[in-house]
Amino acid sequence: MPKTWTAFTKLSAKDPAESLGEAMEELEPEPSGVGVFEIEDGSGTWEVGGYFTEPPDEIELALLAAAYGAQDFVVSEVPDTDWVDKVRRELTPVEAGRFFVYGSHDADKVPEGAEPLLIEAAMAFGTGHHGTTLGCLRALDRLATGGFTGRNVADIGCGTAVLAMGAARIWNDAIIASDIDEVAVEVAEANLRANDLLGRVHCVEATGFDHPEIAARAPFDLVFANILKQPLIDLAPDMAKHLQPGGYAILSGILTRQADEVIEVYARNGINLVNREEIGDWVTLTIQRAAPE
Ligand SMILES: C[S@@+](CC[C@H](N)C(=O)[O-])C[C@H]1O[C@@H](n2cnc3c(N)ncnc32)[C@H](O)[C@@H]1O
Repeated sequence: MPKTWTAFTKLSAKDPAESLGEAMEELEPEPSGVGVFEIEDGSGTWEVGGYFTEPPDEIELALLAAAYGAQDFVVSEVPDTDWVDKVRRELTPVEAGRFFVYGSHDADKVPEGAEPLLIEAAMAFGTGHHGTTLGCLRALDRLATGGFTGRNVADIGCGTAVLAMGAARIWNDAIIASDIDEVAVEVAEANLRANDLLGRVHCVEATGFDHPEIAARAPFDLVFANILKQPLIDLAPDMAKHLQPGGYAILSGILTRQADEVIEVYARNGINLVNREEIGDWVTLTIQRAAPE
């Protein structure tokens, strides 16, 4: 984000204030905007200010102020207001099982042997810090440690695509990821590019499984869905249709007190609890579609 500087001064009458404002427009570097306005406190004081995209010449400003009988200009650098960039720089890496989720500013901290997931904080959920993402990554790690290999994986509600990328790092499969939010899809694609996984994970804008490319790839042997209790409950019949017998789903976005209801709804759809993990107030469920005897 470009930096901004402001330079403000005060005068006790309108005329010199307007003339000073005009004179400011001739300054080098040129201000990107100049404002002249009366301070509404009944004192008859006028304020003249300019905005600059380069540091203004303070000597020129002092000469100008003196020429128009104004107080010295107060020059300030406007604080960086790009909060995404600020958050990005302040995020610490997260270890989740074999996975190491980090921003590019921590690239030198990736431990040897860890599966690296580079996620730049942006306008999408999934930096690994939330208990739901952490729970899903740990559940994925447990399944892989237990000998499971995902050959056809879907990540529903992918956010940053952190879960899809986790699966892509450990298995040599093609993965489909989806999100209801087009901004999340853009962020996911940027992350996939940064991790060199764009050819392995395909991301589409969709609600639940409702997309022709998802339908064409079903049935899946692993589905992630970290999308809150009610959408998960609504998704249960479709999950049963899109999971192959014996296939797993890793669900999160469920508060501890909501877990039993979600488990019950999925069990009614033939998908049964294998493991649950609580992190803070959040629960992650690993469930499995019953295989025929
Ligand atoms: C809690 S975030 C999870 C992001 C990431 N998967 C993670 O685990 O960190 C939920 C994401 O699901 C998306 N979402 C919510 N409901 C959805 C639905 N019914 N279908 C697809 N995406 C959905 C949201 O836009 C959001 O990006």
